[in-house]
This record gives sequence, structure tokens and C-alpha cells, in this order.
Amino acid sequence: MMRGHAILTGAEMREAEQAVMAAGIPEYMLMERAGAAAAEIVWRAGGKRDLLVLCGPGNNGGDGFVIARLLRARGVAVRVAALGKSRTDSSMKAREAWGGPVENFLDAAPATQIVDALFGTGLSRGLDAEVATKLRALAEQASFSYALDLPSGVQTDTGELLSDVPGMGVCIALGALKPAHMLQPAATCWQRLVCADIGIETSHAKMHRLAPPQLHRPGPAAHKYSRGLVAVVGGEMAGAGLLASQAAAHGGSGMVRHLVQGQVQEGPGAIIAERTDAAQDVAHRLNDGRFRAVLAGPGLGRGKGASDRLTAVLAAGHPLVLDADALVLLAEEGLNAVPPGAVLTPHEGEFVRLFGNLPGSKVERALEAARRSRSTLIYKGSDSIVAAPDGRAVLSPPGSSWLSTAGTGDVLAGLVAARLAVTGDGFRAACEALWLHAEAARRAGAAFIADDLLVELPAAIASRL
Ligand SMILES: NC(=O)C1=CN([C@@H]2O[C@H](COP(=O)(O)OP(=O)(O)OC[C@H]3O[C@@H](n4cnc5c(N)ncnc54)[C@H](OP(=O)(O)O)[C@@H]3O)[C@@H](O)[C@H]2O)[C@@H](O)CC1
Ligand SMILES: Nc1ncnc2c1ncn2[C@@H]1O[C@H](COP(=O)(O)OP(=O)(O)O)[C@@H](O)[C@H]1O
Ligand SMILES: [K+]
Repeated sequence: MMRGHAILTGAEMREAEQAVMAAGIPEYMLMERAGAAAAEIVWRAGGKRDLLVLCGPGNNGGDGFVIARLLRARGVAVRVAALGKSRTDSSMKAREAWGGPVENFLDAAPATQIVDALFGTGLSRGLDAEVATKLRALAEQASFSYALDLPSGVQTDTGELLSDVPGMGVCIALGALKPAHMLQPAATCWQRLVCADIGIETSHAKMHRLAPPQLHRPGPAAHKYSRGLVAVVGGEMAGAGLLASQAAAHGGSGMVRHLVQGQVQEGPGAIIAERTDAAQDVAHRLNDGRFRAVLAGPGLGRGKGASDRLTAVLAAGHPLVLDADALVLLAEEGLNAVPPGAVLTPHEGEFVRLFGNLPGSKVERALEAARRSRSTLIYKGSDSIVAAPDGRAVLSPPGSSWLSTAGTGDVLAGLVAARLAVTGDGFRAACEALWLHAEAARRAGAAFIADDLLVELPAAIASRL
């Protein structure tokens, strides 16, 4: 599977930094690397436009002093404004190397470009109100704004805003991404995110950014069963099952059987829709060893009939994708009812029903839920997370907010079922489906409805072959 950028928490970042230092590279050299990488980004974006670097008391501020020095050397009119004294050895050294005037932050006049190097991963509380207000004013008056590592006020591991954070142009992540670069509300505080390599070892990271998948076209020996047979078990709301089954068909599976409750609705001829009103009809149809994935939940319903259908699904013993009403029904029975090894796709409401109000960041909650349910999760939202019981997590960057419309979750669930049937790997399937879903939404543009995502899926898949 293609791996995206590594994501490290603040503590993991410090450990990685310690490892580099243990290998003989002093902290100040890392600061020079960070400052040089960021200065290059600022130089390419803003050239010789006048620049104000806002430096805090810690190493984030130290990085700022390095940027100021390097861009001054390139002929940029640089001013520096600091929030008090520099308190770390490296930042004192960087300040000394700058050697130029240092204005008082609260008195600083605006500039065409600003670098926010007030606080990074060391932020321990929200900014004082007057500091936050001044930062907003300077950011709003600048044409180019850069947040160094993180915008000041953003909590590194949770993505919470501990104080008011102005919108920034570019966020320059240093060494590795941090959870806040993917999590809401932080992840919408900038227009562009870049990650600067500073030589930190990240190969051990358990968290990664969602990467475009590497997909494969069917080989010459492929046939519909070898490509993966999917069952979508529908219920009371026919439309949801129809959306999910079409997504499963377009998502790359070889064949989709849609087990419908009630009248079979008009749908694509390629999907084998069968009326299976009684739970034993579902059980009978699923008694087929060729199924590589069974999806239940979209439009299932929550009454006795739905519960019986779900029981038949669980008893069949196939690889499972459980969404929507299936999750609500399972939540009523308690976590032990969740079959280990399934892929669960809860939105926030379903997540809380299943797992209660878990503490911690969204990633921590996702990982804890995956561990407790022994299942792979897609914890949905504008910062969807794939989490596995073994501690792996993949975080998706903010996607199209037009996805916030009915039925898009059904499409995602169908896609997961398709990719599970193709790959046989729940975690991989979840990541591939999440990427394809986001890509289909991107291609669909504005004001789409869930059905429009289906039309975009072939192109989304073709783009990754
Ligand atoms: N790790 C790495 O590999 C590398 C890290 N690098 C860089 O280091 C950055 C992390 O540096 P850092 O740890 O010194 O923390 P930083 O964000 O500068 O702030 C800490 C200071 O701020 C203070 N403070 C906190 N909140 C406050 C508030 N609301 N209002 C006022 N004060 C507040 C806090 O004081 P205290 O909480 O103790 O009161 C402390 O004095 C990282 O983001 C990256 O830019 C690179 O140089 C190279 C490689
Ligand atoms: N504001 C948003 N930005 C990006 N994606 C979103 C947003 N809101 C919802 N989504 C995505 O849209 C889908 C909605 O799924 P869900 O809530 O289950 O809807 P439904 O049950 O109606 O299909 C999920 O994939 C979710 O991650
Ligand atoms: K910052």
C-alpha cells in the first residue's frame, strides 16, 4: 500500500528529535535546517516582498530568527518582532545569529508578508487575548502569511483551537505532519499545507496521511468471481441500498448481489437485485462461499425485521462492512455484538452510540474504538480517520464539504465493500475507498448529490492505475 506522509504527535516529534541528537546532530542544526527549509518556501512564494517574522520564546521562535536571517541575506527587507525573551539555548543562539533589531510584538507595524513563529508544538495554553488579537490584525493586513509548523493557538495533537486563530496562507509543517494538520477545526486554518523535510526519522510512524492508492487493472485471467463477489443487504429504505450496491459495482468488484427487501427497484442491469424479504431468504442467499464482502446497514431499518436480517448477515461468516443502521442495532446490544475483523464506518452519532464519549483526540478515540471492537474503523466526518486494532491510523486531509449530503455515506460503504472484495484487507480497503470517495467528490465539483459520485468513480479509479 502506498504510504502517505508520516504524522507524529508532539511527544513523538520530541523523541524523533532526541534520536537525531543522539546520532550526533545538535538541536541547533535541526533548527537551522527547519529555518532554511521554511525560508526557501517563503522565498519562492513571496520573493523580495517585505517580511515581518513574529518570534515566540521557544524553538518555534528560534526557527523564525533563522528564517529572518536567511531571507535578509537574500535581500528581503526583514523585520523581527518578538514576544519577550528567547528561552531555549537554540532559540537564543538563533536570535544572536540574527543580530538585527527586535521589535516588541504588540507594537509591530504590519507587513506584506508575515511568518507566525510564535508557538509550535510547545503551545501549552491559548494565547493571551491581546496577543491573539494582534496576530489576527497582522495576518489580515498581510498579503502573504505563513504559519511555522502550526498556526499559534492550535493544539498539536488534537487540532483544537486553544485561542482565536486567523486564517493563514501557507502552513509549513516541520519534519513531519502533526495530527492537527489533518484534524478539524485546525485543518481549515490555512489554504495550503507543505511539509519541510529536516532529516527526522519517521519510518516508525504509526499514523500517516491518506495517500492516493495504487490500484491494478484486472489481469487477463480475471473473471467476475475472481474479482470479488459482493453482497449488499438492503432493507426498509431502498435508495440507500441502491446507492451502496452501485458504488460496490463501480468500485472494482466483479459482481454485486443486492438483497432487497420489498419490491425490486429499477437499477443498473449489471447489479443482480433479488427480493429477500425474510431473514431466512438473506441467510439462504449468503450461504455461498464465493462472497468476498458483505455490506449491511445502509437503509437497513432498526426494527425487528432489520435486526433479523442483520443476524443472518453476521451468521453467514463472510468479511463484513457494517454501516449506518447496522451500527445502531449493534450499539443496542453492546460492543460484544460487533464481529471482530469487520470494517465499521460510523459517523459521529453512530460512533458515540457504539463507543460512548471516549476521551482524547479524534485519532485517539478512533484507535481506542478499533481496539475495543477488534475491527477496522472509518470514523467519518470532514476529518475522516481509518484506524486499525493494531494501532495504525490513516488521517485524511479536509475534502469537499459538499459531501455533507444524504447518501454519500452509503456510497462510501459500497466502495469499502468493493475494495474489501478486491483486496481481502479491511484496512487497505478502507483507505482505498476513502481516497476514491474524496476524489469522486473533488471531481463532482459543487452541489452534487450522492448519485453524482457514482458517475465520477470510473475516472477516479482510472487515475490510480
Ligand atoms: N521537535 C523537533 O524536532 C524540532 C522542533 N523545532 C521547532 O521547535 C518547536 C517547538 O519548540 P518548543 O518546544 O520550544 O515550543 P514552542 O512551540 O516554541 O513554545 C514553547 C514556549 O512557549 C511558551 N508557551 C506555550 N504556550 C504559551 C502561550 N499560550 N502563551 C505564552 N507562552 C506560551 C512555553 O512556556 P511554558 O509553557 O513553559 O510557560 C515555552 O516557553 C516546533 O514547533 C518547531 O518549530 C525545530 O526547531 C527543529 C526540530
Ligand atoms: N463537512 C464535510 N466535509 C467533508 N466530508 C464530509 C462532511 N460531512 C460529511 N462528510 C462525509 O460524507 C459522508 C457522509 O456519510 P453519512 O453521514 O453516513 O451520510 P449518509 O448516511 O446520509 O450517507 C462521510 O463519508 C463523511 O465523511
Ligand atoms: K507557529
